[in-house]
This record gives sequence, C-alpha cells and structure tokens, in this order.
Amino acid sequence: MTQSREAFEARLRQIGVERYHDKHPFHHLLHSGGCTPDQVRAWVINRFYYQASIPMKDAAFMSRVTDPALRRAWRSRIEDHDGTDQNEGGIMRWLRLADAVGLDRDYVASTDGVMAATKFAVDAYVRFVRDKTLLEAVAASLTELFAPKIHAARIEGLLQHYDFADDSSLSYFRNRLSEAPKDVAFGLDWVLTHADTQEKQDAAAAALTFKTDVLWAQLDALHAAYVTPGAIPPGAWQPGTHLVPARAKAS
Ligand SMILES: O=C(O)c1cc(C(=O)O)c2c(n1)C(=O)C(=O)c1cc(C(=O)O)[nH]c1-2
Repeated sequence: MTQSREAFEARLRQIGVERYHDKHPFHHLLHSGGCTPDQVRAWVINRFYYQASIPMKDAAFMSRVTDPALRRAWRSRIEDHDGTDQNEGGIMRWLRLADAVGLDRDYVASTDGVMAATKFAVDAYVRFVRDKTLLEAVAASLTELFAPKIHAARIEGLLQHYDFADDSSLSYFRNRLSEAPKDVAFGLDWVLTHADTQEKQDAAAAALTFKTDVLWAQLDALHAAYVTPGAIPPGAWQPGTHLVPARAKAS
C-alpha cells in the first residue's frame, strides 16, 4: 500500500536511525579523540575521494535531467564543492584540513593513496546516480538529512581533542551546516512528491539504504586497514609518507 507523505518520511528517517554512519566505530574513535594522527590522516586522504566525487555525481545527475527547474535547483551543489569566484568551495576547504594534519595537499588531491575499497564504494554511488531512476538518485542523496548532526558532533569532538583543529581546518564542516539543510529540504520534498506509488516508495527507501551502505563501507575499510595493525592494503597511503610541516594555524 502506498504510504502517506508523513508515514513515508518517517520510514526514510528510520533508515538513518538504524544505518547512518554516525554509529560506526571509526567515527566514535575519531570524534572522541581516540584516533592517532596517522588514523586521522588516513581518514582525510580517503574521504577526499568522496568529496572529489560528489560534484561528479551531481554533474552525472544533472546530465540526465530534462526539467530546467530541477537542474536549476540542483546546480548549487556543484558550486558548493567546486567553488565560485566568491566561495572557495568544499574541495579547497577539505585540502585545508589536509594541510592542518600535516599532509602534502598535492598528494591528497592526486587520490593516489586512496584504498581500492574506498574507490569501489564511492564509484558505486556515482554509477548508481548515473544509471538508476532520477527518483532513486535524489533519494540516495537524502543521507544528508542526517549529516548536520554528525558534522556538529565532529566539529565539537575534533576541537576538543586534536591540536590541528581550529576554525580554518574545520571550515569544511561549518559550511556544510548551512549548505546541507537547503539541499536536503529540496531533495526530501521532491522525493515525497514523486514517490507516489508503493513501488516508487520502496525503490526510494532501497536507494537510501544503499547509500548508507556506501558510507558505512568506507569506514569499514578505514577501520580494517588503519586501526588493525599490519592491514594496510597494497598501494594505499603508508603512515610517515607524504608529510609536510603543518602550516601555521589560521593561515
Ligand atoms: O561527513 C559526513 O558524514 C557526510 C555525509 C554525507 C552523506 O550523508 O552522504 C555527505 C557529506 N558529509 C558531505 O559533506 C557532503 O557534501 C555530501 C554530499 C552528499 C550527497 O550524497 O550528495 N552527501 C554528503
């Protein structure tokens, strides 16, 4: 049976309650100060691959949209990450975090040290958005419903526990606190409106579930490789390499 708008929204939110990556042990370690500097660096390197891929996924989405109004509503996502003349953008902000943890930003930007498992998970998301229905693609972005909470917890946890954390190095997350709610308000309304049969609601819920798996799998890979001793996969970043002296704070 097709669910009411309210019941369907509650179903989508419940997927976050049960499956969002704020519950992953790696995030608990990171936010509580339990990560070593090298584990933080491994997270910065691998998560950059997600950051770099998000605007490509949004471009893939827009390339399939025939409705100019939908493209218009969507395009700010690309600018939020790639930047504009007035806004440096999320990718540059993430590289500021890379500077702050003492990594060579060109190495991070090259994505050379990213684990294969990270690439498999993130590339699966880009492909999903390229190949599935527009409804499933928009529904998959709705993990952002749950992101402001984790970004706020991350800002607080990192500031409390790590020397590298300050307004400059964490500016990525502060910006997302205002960018994500605007995107997700639009995306949620679009999904609730367009998922007007049981079949479509099931497909949208499955897409959101898939996306929680994409996020969870990235942290599984990080935990397995960099928390377990001796488990770094071939080709992935080796602690002690590609470091530069941390730039002066707030520069
Ligand atoms: O730090 C996080 O936990 C987190 C999660 C997610 C998410 O839920 O997909 C995104 C982001 N951050 C993020 O910064 C971001 O720009 C973003 C875009 C998207 C998307 O699917 O379009 N998700 C996310």
